[in-house]
Amino acid sequence: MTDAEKKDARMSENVVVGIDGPAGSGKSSVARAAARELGFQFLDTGAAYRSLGWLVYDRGADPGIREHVLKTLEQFDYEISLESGSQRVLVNGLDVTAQIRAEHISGAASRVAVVPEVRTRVNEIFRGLIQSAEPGIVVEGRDITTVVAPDADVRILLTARPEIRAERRASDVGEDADAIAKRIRDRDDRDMGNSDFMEPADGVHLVDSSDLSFNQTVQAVVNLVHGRTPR
Ligand SMILES: Nc1ncnc2c1ncn2[C@@H]1O[C@H](COP(=O)(O)OP(=O)(O)O)[C@@H](O)[C@H]1O
Ligand SMILES: Nc1ccn([C@@H]2O[C@H](COP(=O)(O)OP(=O)(O)O)[C@@H](O)[C@H]2O)c(=O)n1
Repeated sequence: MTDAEKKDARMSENVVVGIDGPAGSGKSSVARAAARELGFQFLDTGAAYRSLGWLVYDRGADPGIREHVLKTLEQFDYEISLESGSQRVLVNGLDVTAQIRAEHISGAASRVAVVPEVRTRVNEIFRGLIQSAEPGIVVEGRDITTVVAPDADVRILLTARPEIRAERRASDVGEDADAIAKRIRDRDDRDMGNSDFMEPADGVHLVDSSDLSFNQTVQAVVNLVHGRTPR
């Protein structure tokens, strides 16, 4: 096969768009809106870590204790819908879509996320979902461009300055930006031990949303997908 033929073959396959970035950079809202505009499906990978963190608490266990997390992982049956509207999340058949968004679940999520067995298990789930998505999928998280789908057709790192991320999150949850900024910093530090989502890996496009409106950020992503280059 010539290079041009290989490129054509890839273009006819389902399109995979990976977006990584730190907390509050706009990954989930931008990825969801871009997916809708592109007519693609959407996968928020953080929802799986949040769901496991939620289940650990539900069992009265501690997300900071590896044995508790591993025990809970054995009893973790996870389902997520891929439509770009509101993603329905089921844990052991129970709808936890709203519960996993609570602020205290963010910390639990990033504690269970340091356990390698957890990452291996959820990555298998993500790869299965990505394979089944048609005609394309936008996947967002921390390690999509580097670990989950390093072969994605378009790979993007979405960033924003720390104070802007804290302000955005504060206005979403109605809390003081300083308190949120500290929690985001702690979480980003812990999460950076798993994968680097502050610097774009080779071939990853950097989109800094600090000085862009929400719609401009979505458009930047959509434009990268329309002008996609071969992997
Ligand atoms: N230019 C922008 N780009 C991305 N998000 C923005 C922008 N301006 C405001 N926002 C808002 O910031 C918030 C980002 O939250 P979210 O998408 O949950 O981020 P993340 O998934 O990275 O934690 C959303 O409420 C979004 O509407
Ligand atoms: N691909 C991913 C996605 C999330 N996570 C973990 O899950 C937590 C919650 O992810 P999220 O994307 O819902 O968090 P926000 O950035 O939206 O606050 C993160 O703080 C990470 O610890 C991860 O380790 N890898």
